[in-house]
Amino acid sequence: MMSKIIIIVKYFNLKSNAIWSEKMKTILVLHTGGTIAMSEGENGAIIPGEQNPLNSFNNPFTGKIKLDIRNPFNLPSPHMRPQEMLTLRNKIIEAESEGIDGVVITHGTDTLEETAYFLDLTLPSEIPVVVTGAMRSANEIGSDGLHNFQTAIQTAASDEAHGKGVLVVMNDEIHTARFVTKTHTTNVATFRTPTFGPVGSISKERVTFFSKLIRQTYVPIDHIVDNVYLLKAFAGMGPELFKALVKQNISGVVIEALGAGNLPPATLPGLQALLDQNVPVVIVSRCFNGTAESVYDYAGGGVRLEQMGAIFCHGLNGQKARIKLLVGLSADMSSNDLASFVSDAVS
Ligand SMILES: NC(=O)C[C@H](N)C(=O)O
Repeated sequence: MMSKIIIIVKYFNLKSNAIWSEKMKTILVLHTGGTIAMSEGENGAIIPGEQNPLNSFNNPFTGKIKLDIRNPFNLPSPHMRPQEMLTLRNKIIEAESEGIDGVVITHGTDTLEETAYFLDLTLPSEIPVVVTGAMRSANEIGSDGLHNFQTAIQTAASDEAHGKGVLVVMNDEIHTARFVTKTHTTNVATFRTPTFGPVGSISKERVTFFSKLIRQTYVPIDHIVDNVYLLKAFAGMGPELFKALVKQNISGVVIEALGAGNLPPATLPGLQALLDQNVPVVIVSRCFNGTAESVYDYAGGGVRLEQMGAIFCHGLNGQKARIKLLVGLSADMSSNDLASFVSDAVS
């Protein structure tokens, strides 16, 4: 595992840069599908088409930003798999060696945070990589697609976006891939960063950053181990789902546990059966804010789960913890390395 160290959390002076940098920049655009590439049909349903409406976007930054536009996929994001995420990673690395200055990925919003975080963990790049999407399709009133696309390009071309890891730009806000999450089914202000908030914003004239991540980890991978599962705990949960997983020969599981990281006691025989098979079991919280920690010492409490061998992942939501576990497994980490990689909140 390699680490790139990124420093300082809060800026005392806001760092912003005008849209126009002195140098003409080339931005690689990877369209992958999602609502941003869809249109409303006659019956009101939103449907993907043969042609991506974004391909008729007239570059408003001609002479300042050159766009290298490619269409690797046209997938609704529920169809996106880690395999496609790896393909995107490889395309970015290849394009970087050809000299691009930044990347914009357009993506469906349902799994956008997972692709963004996968790329954040696996790209060695210091160049800006910005993921965006839309909540309203191309021909709907108030469609946000072109605006998000344009502001994502501005951000990717901004000097300040350099070295910040993968960013998500939606609704004039800049978020880190690591902590952003989709919070609303339809609202254009759906992407939020619980606990910490966005790291920057975009206005007509400027891209402004007011914080950045402390540390960034880069894990090179060349294949995907994706039989990694995600379970959500609930009041009265029993061992059945855990026991069903024991039979599946899985590589890992993340559990969205209750509160600070506790499980109903009836789950414990199932949890033990997974641990007995040396399956890495990662605990996060199903709470929207805060971090999972081993606090309680009662049957099913976090202290006991940790004693049994469960790994606490501090600060990620379930879907991000799953991506992190999957990346660690795909990098063939030893079980000790995997445990510290997954549990470390800031990398
Ligand atoms: N707003 C969207 O993009 C949602 C869509 N279902 C997708 O993720 O592809």
